[in-house]
Amino acid sequence: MALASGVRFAERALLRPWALLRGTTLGRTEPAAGGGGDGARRFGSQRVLVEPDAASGVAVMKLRNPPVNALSLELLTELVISLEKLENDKTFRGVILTSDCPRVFCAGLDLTEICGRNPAHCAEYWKAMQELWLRTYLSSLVLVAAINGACPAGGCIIALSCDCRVLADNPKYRIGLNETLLGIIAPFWLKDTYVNTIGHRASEQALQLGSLFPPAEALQVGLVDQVVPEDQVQSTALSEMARWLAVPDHARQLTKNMMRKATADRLLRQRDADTQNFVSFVCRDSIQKSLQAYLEKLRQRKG
Ligand SMILES: CCCC/C=C/CC(=O)SCCNC(=O)CCNC(=O)[C@H](O)C(C)(C)COP(=O)(O)OP(=O)(O)OC[C@H]1O[C@@H](n2cnc3c(N)ncnc32)[C@H](O)[C@@H]1OP(=O)(O)O
Repeated sequence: MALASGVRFAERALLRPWALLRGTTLGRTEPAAGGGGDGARRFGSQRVLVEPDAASGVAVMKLRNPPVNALSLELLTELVISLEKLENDKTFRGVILTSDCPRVFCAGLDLTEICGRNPAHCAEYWKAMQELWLRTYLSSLVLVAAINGACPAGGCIIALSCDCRVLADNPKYRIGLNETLLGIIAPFWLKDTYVNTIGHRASEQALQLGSLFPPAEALQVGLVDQVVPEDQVQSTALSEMARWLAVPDHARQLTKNMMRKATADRLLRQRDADTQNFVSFVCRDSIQKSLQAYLEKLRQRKG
């Protein structure tokens, strides 16, 4: 069944001039351990490991940008390309997004991409971030986030762009948008994604306070759909996937588009202005100082 013209329009509208980037090694295919046929072949790139299961139509996509899966320009690019590859392959109907790095799902923006960088680099980086959000938010595939580690800021946004979230029950695995604690402000489309998930009042509080919710609170506020013991995250994500895949694709996709299109269109209409705002904001001396101080604090926290 063809997708609605709205879905096609939104997908076509996504620009990706930055797609061929330095340092990416895309499109490698290798046999999975013990695997043989096509359904058991892994593919992916240096920072994104894709384990496809053709029989079920589900692929597991693992972020592997150690130590904390910070969203470097390369990781953003490789994520978009891996997702696009699966979307273009009719074998696949769903993706489970998870982390290959212990204890961290994703640390959010790679702060080294916006600290001490020139405006052109910050602009390129922000466009890549917008692109990943648009791709995940509007994906025709079912996306389930299997959150097996800490999930702050940009990590939380990736999870919220999925259709469903399963979080491991570990008090260290907190999730939320903590931008204000870094002295920065979530752009409107991060805010919209938050509001669409947990409502206006809860977002108003959580965004201003920069709240990072431990699992039980994340479940209560509606940031995640299930909290389960760590060793059950993957199996629970698969069960959730089965529930979503039981629905005919065309009906689910059109409904998803109906729910999400207005939010995505808002960014599509003002992508350049959003990029300019981001660049002029992060390049301010005062913001650079805050970001440097935050990075320094992270580095000193160690050991
Ligand atoms: C202007 C509008 C912009 C709005 C959008 C903002 C969205 C964002 O995503 S802002 C980024 C916010 N992210 C965070 O606040 C997370 C910071 N990191 C952490 O809290 C912790 O690292 C962790 C809970 C994710 C993991 O803790 P763990 O103890 O396992 O690891 P660490 O020892 O803290 O870190 C190891 C290593 O990684 C560096 N690092 C951590 N996070 C980032 C990051 N976001 N960008 C770049 N680098 C990061 C950390 O400094 C350590 O580096 P060294 O090994 O060199 O010391």
